[in-house]
Amino acid sequence: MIKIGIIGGTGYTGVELLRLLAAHPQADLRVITSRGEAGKKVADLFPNLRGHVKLAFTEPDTKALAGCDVVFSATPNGVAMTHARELLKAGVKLIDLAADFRLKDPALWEKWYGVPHACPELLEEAVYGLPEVNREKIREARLVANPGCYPTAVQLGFLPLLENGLVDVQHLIADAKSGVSGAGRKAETHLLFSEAADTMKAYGVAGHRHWPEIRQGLEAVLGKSVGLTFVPHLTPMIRGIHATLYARLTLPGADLQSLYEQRYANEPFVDVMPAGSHPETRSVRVSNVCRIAVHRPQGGDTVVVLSVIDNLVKGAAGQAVQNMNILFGLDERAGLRQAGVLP
Ligand SMILES: NC(=O)C1=CN([C@@H]2O[C@H](COP(=O)(O)OP(=O)(O)OC[C@H]3O[C@@H](n4cnc5c(N)ncnc54)[C@H](OP(=O)(O)O)[C@@H]3O)[C@@H](O)[C@H]2O)C=CC1
Ligand SMILES: CC(=O)N[C@@H](CCC(=O)OP(=O)(O)O)C(=O)O
Repeated sequence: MIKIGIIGGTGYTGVELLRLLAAHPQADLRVITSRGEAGKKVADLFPNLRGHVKLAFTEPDTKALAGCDVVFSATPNGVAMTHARELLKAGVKLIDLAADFRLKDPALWEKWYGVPHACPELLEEAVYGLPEVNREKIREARLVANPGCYPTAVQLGFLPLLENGLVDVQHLIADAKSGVSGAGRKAETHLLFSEAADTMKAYGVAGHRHWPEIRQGLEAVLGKSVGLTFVPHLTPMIRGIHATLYARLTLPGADLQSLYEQRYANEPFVDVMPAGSHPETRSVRVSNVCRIAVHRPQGGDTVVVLSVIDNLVKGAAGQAVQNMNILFGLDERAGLRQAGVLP
């Protein structure tokens, strides 16, 4: 059994980790932290976990966490980098769900996250936890930087086109919509029901912190710089990301459908739908699947890729559990076999 600690057990991704790990055959949940709810039983705060999780929240304490095999940090950006050194020194593997170890360049981190990096020496070692690209590196890692939700949907959608040199990489467009849980459980006015329901808006058009993350990921695969326009939107859903991706084909003769099918044929969590399909976010709700469809409207030279995930599962906690499975040599699907929930 794998001894597990979670820092930030009261946030949406923390609760989602608890839900998934409570049903995981090899998971032994040992420590779940909260600064605000220490002493309270997890199931008293989250009744969905009654009968599944017996633990109580404790204050974040490196000593208790150091006895775990793996710690998930489901904390706001900028927290994991303050405890990473100590946990790694204690021999614990660390999976950070935040952005602290995603960007390789500390100057880029400081530019987009507004604070200097607390342990830049770990950035090189950290492995970007997108299994469909980095599975072999994840196997050997001590520190996994779990990707952001938008970057997961966008990169998985674009990858086959870039890997095969089929598109003009200077003019990629990602138009993405997220449910409100993507912003976490914090209380903010723009996330109130009467502010976020029955309306839709773009945000961060001038620059969103996932833009450098997506570019870094695509550039690592391509080996050269890409031009990307990324526009996120807040939509009145609880869970889900829908990314509509556009690129100009430079090799119009390619059979895109079979290319996508072949690229993801052995991936347990990427489902390429039949030609002409329109994947829905609800088809992946609570599941770890990224569902993709590829289109070429009117047979023209623009390719449109539709990519959907559940932001809390493949976009966060599910992908983190997938990474844990890879780190410990388990079946990658362990604890992650749920189908989406319809209706
Ligand atoms: N929501 C989503 O869809 C996604 C989120 N992420 C990332 O995952 C991380 C967690 O997100 P989410 O669950 O939504 O966030 P929430 O705001 O819902 O939860 C944050 C959690 O962190 C704890 N926390 C806050 N500050 C500290 C601190 N200084 N030390 C220890 N614990 C702290 C909080 O508990 P307490 O205050 O009680 O200690 C709380 O449990 C974020 O970095 C987010 O960007 C990534 C992909 C998708
Ligand atoms: C709807 C919404 O607000 N979404 C969040 C992204 C959530 C996420 O993946 O954030 P991290 O990169 O910090 O892990 C946002 O746009 O900031």
